Amino acid sequence: MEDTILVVNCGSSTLKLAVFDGAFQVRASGLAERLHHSDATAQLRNHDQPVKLPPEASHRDALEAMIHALVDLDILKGTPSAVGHRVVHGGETFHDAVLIDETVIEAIEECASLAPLHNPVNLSGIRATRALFPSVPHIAVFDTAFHQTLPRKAYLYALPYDYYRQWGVRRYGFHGTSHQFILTESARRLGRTPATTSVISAHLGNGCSITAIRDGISVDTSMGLTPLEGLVMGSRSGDIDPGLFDFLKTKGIDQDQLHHVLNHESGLLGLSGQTNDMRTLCELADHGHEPSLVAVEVFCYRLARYIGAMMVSLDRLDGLVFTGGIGENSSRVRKQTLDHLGLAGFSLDPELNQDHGQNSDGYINDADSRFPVLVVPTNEELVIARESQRIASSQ
Ligand SMILES: Nc1ncnc2c1ncn2[C@@H]1O[C@H](COP(=O)(O)OP(=O)(O)O)[C@@H](O)[C@H]1O
Ligand SMILES: CC(=O)OP(=O)(O)O
Ligand SMILES: [Mg+2]
Repeated sequence: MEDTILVVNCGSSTLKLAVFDGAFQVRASGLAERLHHSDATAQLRNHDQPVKLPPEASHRDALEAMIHALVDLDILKGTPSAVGHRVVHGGETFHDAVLIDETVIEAIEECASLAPLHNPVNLSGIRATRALFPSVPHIAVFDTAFHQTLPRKAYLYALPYDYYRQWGVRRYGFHGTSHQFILTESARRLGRTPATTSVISAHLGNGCSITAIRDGISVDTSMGLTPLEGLVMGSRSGDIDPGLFDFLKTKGIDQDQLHHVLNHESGLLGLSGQTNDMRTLCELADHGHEPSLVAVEVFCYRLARYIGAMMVSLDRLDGLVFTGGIGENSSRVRKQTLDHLGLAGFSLDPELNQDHGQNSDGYINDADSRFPVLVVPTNEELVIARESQRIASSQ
């Protein structure tokens, strides 16, 4: 049988699939969106015809339909040799990727209270794919694993220590597969080895996080116990004052409502009152829409503050790297952010920035910049595929 690795990334209403061959080349990828809604859709990349889904399709419906389409197109021949799953929260239980069995599933379920928006859907993807391919190894690759190296001073909250000891209340960090990919790829571009590379990696997608990597290991990151802390995101608030809880109680907003607001109605969406989509916001801002302008302003200012904060954890900076849909595509966000950081010595070349570094191996800084600044497209699926192969072949 030909080696193929299937990678499954289940988000709250999306499902991303990728098929890699034995040489880790992408053979196909696909995206299902608005799952559990009446207008659910699924599409394979480079194929015009959408994959047909039942109305209000579940993750399982979408998985089955997309896999059938891949088989029909002869992209997936028989069963894959391994299936890699993105799992967002591994708590303190998982320091590395792991072969999935019933015990692992139970442990991922236990971590679900720490990531209620992510782990339950990750598990539904695992269950659906295991039912389709029961005889192949399934591997869980955790967002939190790369951050297991955080030092105590970075992961502890200044809360009663017993909260950490008894319940594991600490900062875990997420987007680890992306930050790990950025480390490897930026090391290559900087002509260094990953183990001797110190970078700040800014992953700016729908969820946003920034990580300080010192000589190849994560030493600080902006997300915390859950993926709600830190930067301004598409619809998540990032950092807030916990005093807000008491204040909003006096306004009749209870905990469930606040949870919903902080996760789904805040961030770029909340500030602009329009959309969580940065591209649209930049267009609106260009047309003078004040709330969109404000949303972009707050996003960039918070990001700049965090870039400054991440420098505290490093003794040398080999590069600042932008990635994720916003980081890779928005020259405006990169410029507006680094405009706050002149004192730290960052300076962009306007043309290279406009080109997203596409003709300069990712580099977008000018000759005066104290540090290299790069744009590097991330590839979480590739890291999951490689990790899955590593674990499957070690069994
Ligand atoms: N050309 C662009 N300019 C500004 N923002 C962009 C551009 N292209 C994509 N984005 C933004 O990237 C974000 C999605 O990032 P992505 O990494 O694809 O998300 P996810 O975290 O769901 O994988 C959206 O806010 C989108 O508007
Ligand atoms: C952890 C997290 O925020 O993931 P995503 O960006 O996929 O929402
Ligand atoms: Mg992404």
